[in-house]
Amino acid sequence: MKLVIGVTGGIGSGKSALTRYLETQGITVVDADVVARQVVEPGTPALAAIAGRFGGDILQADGGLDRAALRKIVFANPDERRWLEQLTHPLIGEEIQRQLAASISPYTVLSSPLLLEGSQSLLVDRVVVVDVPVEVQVERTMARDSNDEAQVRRIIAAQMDREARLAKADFVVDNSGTLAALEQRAAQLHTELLALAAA
Ligand SMILES: CC(C)(COP(=O)(O)OP(=O)(O)OC[C@H]1O[C@@H](n2cnc3c(N)ncnc32)[C@H](O)[C@@H]1O)[C@@H](O)C(=O)NCCC(=O)NCCS
Ligand SMILES: Nc1ncnc2c1ncn2[C@@H]1O[C@H](COP(=O)(O)OP(=O)(O)OP(=O)(O)O)[C@@H](O)[C@H]1O
Repeated sequence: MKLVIGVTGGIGSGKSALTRYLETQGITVVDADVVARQVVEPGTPALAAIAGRFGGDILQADGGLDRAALRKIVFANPDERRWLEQLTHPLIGEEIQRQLAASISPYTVLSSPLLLEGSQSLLVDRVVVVDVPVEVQVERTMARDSNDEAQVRRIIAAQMDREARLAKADFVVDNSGTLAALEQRAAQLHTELLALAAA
């Protein structure tokens, strides 16, 4: 049977940095954030529903979703966030399952910031948590995106807290050091996961 490894961690923890390395080793990575974009591409019923709720201003000139505008709304308003999640999460779940089923690598990774919050956890055999202190999450996310500090902290507040996430981990990847240290740890993890897949 196909081994599916969940990779999770809060915003800016380093999931993509870890999974990029695993991809270089030939592992198929299904990324929930990428899938979340696919289900609201122009022409989809989900994008039409979003425009119906928030008005045409939520669309950019090219018809695509203005993600920064929607981000501001949903992380300032939990009811709107839940509305968006109820619309998109079932679609995201279906597309994730389709992509997992198509994978032929020795094991397959599902990378998701919300792996442990809902039903996505049912799709994985083991859980890898990429862990950094909250202050590092804030610092790295601000350096990467055009989010101010308060916005990043609101997003973190909408996610599972660090201790609860760590309590559900089968493997922990500490990413508080350098990218070189992360790569070393990633190589070790990959060896362990290949052994698990072969067992
Ligand atoms: C609000 C949206 C439009 C903002 O888009 P934007 O391009 O700015 O961010 P992106 O999608 O790349 O997400 C960045 C990070 O924000 C965090 N995040 C996104 N959605 C959520 C959420 N519903 N709850 C908590 N954190 C979230 C994650 O850490 C994610 O990695 C977008 O995040 C979205 O559609 N969210 C709802 C779908 C969802 O829950 N996606 C998460 C993966 S299933
Ligand atoms: N060990 C590290 N040292 C320095 N910078 C790092 C390290 N790991 C990751 N980063 C940087 O921190 C930022 C966040 O990392 P990454 O995008 O991998 O996180 P993520 O968990 O995928 O985030 P998100 O949930 O927002 O998608 C990126 O700009 C990345 O290059």
